[in-house]
Amino acid sequence: MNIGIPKEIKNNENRAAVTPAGTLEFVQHGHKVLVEHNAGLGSGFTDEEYKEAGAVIIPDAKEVWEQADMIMKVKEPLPSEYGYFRKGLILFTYLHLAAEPELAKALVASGVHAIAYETVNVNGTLPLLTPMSEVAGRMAAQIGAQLLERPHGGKGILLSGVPGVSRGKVTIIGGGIVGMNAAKIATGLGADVTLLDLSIPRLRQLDEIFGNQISTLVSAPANIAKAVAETDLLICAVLIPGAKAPRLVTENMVKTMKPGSVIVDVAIDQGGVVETIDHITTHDNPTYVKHGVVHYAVANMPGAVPRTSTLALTNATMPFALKLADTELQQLLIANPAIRSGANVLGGHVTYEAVARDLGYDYIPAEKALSKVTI
Ligand SMILES: NC(=O)C1=CN([C@@H]2O[C@H](COP(=O)(O)OP(=O)(O)OC[C@H]3O[C@@H](n4cnc5c(N)ncnc54)[C@H](O)[C@@H]3O)[C@@H](O)[C@H]2O)C=CC1
Ligand SMILES: CC(=O)C(=O)O
Repeated sequence: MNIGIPKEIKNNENRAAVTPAGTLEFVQHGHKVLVEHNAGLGSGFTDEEYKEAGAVIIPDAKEVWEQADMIMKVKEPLPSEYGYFRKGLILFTYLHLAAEPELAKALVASGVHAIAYETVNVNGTLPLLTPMSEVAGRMAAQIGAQLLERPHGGKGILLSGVPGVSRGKVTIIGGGIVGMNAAKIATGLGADVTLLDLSIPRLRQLDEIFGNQISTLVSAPANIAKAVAETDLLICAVLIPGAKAPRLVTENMVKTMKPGSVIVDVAIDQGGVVETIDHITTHDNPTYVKHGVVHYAVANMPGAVPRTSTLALTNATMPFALKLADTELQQLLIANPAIRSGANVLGGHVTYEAVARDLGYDYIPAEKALSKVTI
């Protein structure tokens, strides 16, 4: 199979979908890897390194897309890439379709088989989301701490406090991978951390992990409202896999926050948890102020630490990518429930229930779509 690796084009997206080491694995499995010129440079991988691993370097994106049987990316295709979609092409990348209706429309219309990293499910875990959630969770606390500094628009709070002055308050909504990693860094910085989740078993686990370093609360509207009003830094990390994020933090709640408080809505890639977040921000222009509160809503946070992120992401994606490359797709979708759960659009059918529900498509289970699709 021909595997295409285009250069990422999202703002400050410096990750690459495959490393030279991954290229070598594909080549050893008998595949041809087409890497767009400088696709790895942002992550510190040169064309020479890819060539040494056996890749063919292609000067432009169009040719990569046209020659590939499977395109591997990091972020969702942008509108300038929709023109490259064609029937039968396999696309393996983050998609976040519930928050990307135009992309969903283009995929359905084109007959691309789109497998989303973020919904690949292995025994209730999301192994292709986890590494980037670890990165983004850790970054969220780090970035929030910086934004609380006065020159960045914050209220001028040092999260650790100092002897004689109280610590800053951090509230984290959603205690999964992002939430837990944010808590790890925030407690490390010495903040006073409260974490809310809907799942009481998950809160028990977090209580076991962090002990008295954090307070836990069940995620009910009254608890959210009280915690938001009192916090210096709010980190949002809720996920219902595949679905649009629930808007748990209302505009009225944001109005109760003190001026110079900070919101980092990590769940922005699924549409965001905070009502006052009305657009996705970029690494170039990451924040805006509304009701006196600094809002941060960058949807590709790990793109800013691409060396760490590319290595962590490809550690997780390569075993699945090799299966996609080695096995005929229809056969693989039948045999492999993890890949099947990643299937969001197959041959013009939306095959992930939460995506279909949120975007108003008929939901066709992948098993059924398979019989309707000529792959
Ligand atoms: N902006 C960015 O660059 C990045 C964003 N993300 C996003 O961060 C979000 C969180 O990801 P993960 O931590 O990996 O997900 P996860 O599945 O590990 O955790 C989500 C948590 O949310 C909880 N939850 C669900 N409904 C809730 C509610 N109503 N109130 C409180 N908690 C609730 C779940 O019980 C679970 O513990 C996702 O949208 C993910 O795509 C991840 C990486 C990078
Ligand atoms: C998960 C995601 O949105 C990212 O890594 O950019």
